[in-house]
Amino acid sequence: MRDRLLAAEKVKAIDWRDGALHLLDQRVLPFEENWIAYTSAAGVAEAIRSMVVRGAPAIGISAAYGIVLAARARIAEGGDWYASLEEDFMLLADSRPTAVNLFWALNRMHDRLDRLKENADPLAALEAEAIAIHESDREANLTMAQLGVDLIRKHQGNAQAILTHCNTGALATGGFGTALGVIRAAFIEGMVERVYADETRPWLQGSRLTAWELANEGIPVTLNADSAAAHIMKTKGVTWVIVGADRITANGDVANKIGTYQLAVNAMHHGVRFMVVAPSSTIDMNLASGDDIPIEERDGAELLEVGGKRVGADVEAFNPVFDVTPADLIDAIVTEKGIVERPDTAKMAQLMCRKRLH
Ligand SMILES: CSC[C@@H](O)[C@@H](O)C(=O)COP(=O)(O)O
Repeated sequence: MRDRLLAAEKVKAIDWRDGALHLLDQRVLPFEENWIAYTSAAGVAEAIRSMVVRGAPAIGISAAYGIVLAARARIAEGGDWYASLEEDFMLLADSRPTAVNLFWALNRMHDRLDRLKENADPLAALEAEAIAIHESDREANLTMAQLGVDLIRKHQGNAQAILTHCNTGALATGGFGTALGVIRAAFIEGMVERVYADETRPWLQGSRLTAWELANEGIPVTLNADSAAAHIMKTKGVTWVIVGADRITANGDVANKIGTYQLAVNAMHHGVRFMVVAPSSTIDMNLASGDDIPIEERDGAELLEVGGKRVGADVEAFNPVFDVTPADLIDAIVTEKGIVERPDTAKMAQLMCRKRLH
């Protein structure tokens, strides 16, 4: 299946070439395909904050390249570049709070820096580390896609209709996706009749990005308002809800795009299985439960305006952009290290002791 999956890798959002980080601007998709080149850590931090690049794994990969750009500038400045690079680590770490992949990637870059031998070429070592982070995410996507398909097969030969939320595809990762990677693979295996894509208010990752990615590949996709999800589960033969994650805690609680929690509650009510697909870089064993996850709140204007035009009354708006789904509403967490069914603290700890499967 691996070759067929690789052949399905068409879109990419992150390109490291000619000493610059090139990002496909997700703020203007699907209407414009505009690439922006970044040559500084400050530029990359702003790209993450403003969501030129988004999605937990893609944010981590971009931050890793941001450190390469920062190191190049600091070394050129001379002096104690190693100490001044700390400022760039802080800047990038401050760009968004919820997706732990950002901190995981920055820690990995920092560890690499700490392990530099005297006389080693620091820039070459950091660049190789960032590329390895990027490549390993791509590999993880492939492994998770295969595991997710096996899981669907195990429970139900056929996933007639799948419901998904936000965008978890090529635009959000270094490969072809986490949840959307499983959905793609299941489609290739002839197991998907239709994908229902929540529009994902207020930023519209579902209608602008997921629907675009799936339609480009000829995968039957129907867009729905987020509030239609329960009705769709009840009436359209949905067998699985499949979503990604921004942070998974030691007990298996999952932070993901706002609206995921209500999907899990509705899935349980309707007997629809609920699958979370995320690389192990999304798992934060330092946090005991989802109560400890910092939830990003963005500008209320994202709710009150559409395309820069005001659509809401002149009131205060509350705009948390993630929520936490408790572990006991989750049927399975699929990672590149393996699958955890009915997650709990013991099973998550066991998973994290395993080696990657590829
Ligand atoms: C593979 S992406 C998984 C999650 O990062 C995704 O579901 C999500 O919540 C993205 O949020 P975003 O605010 O668009 O960065």
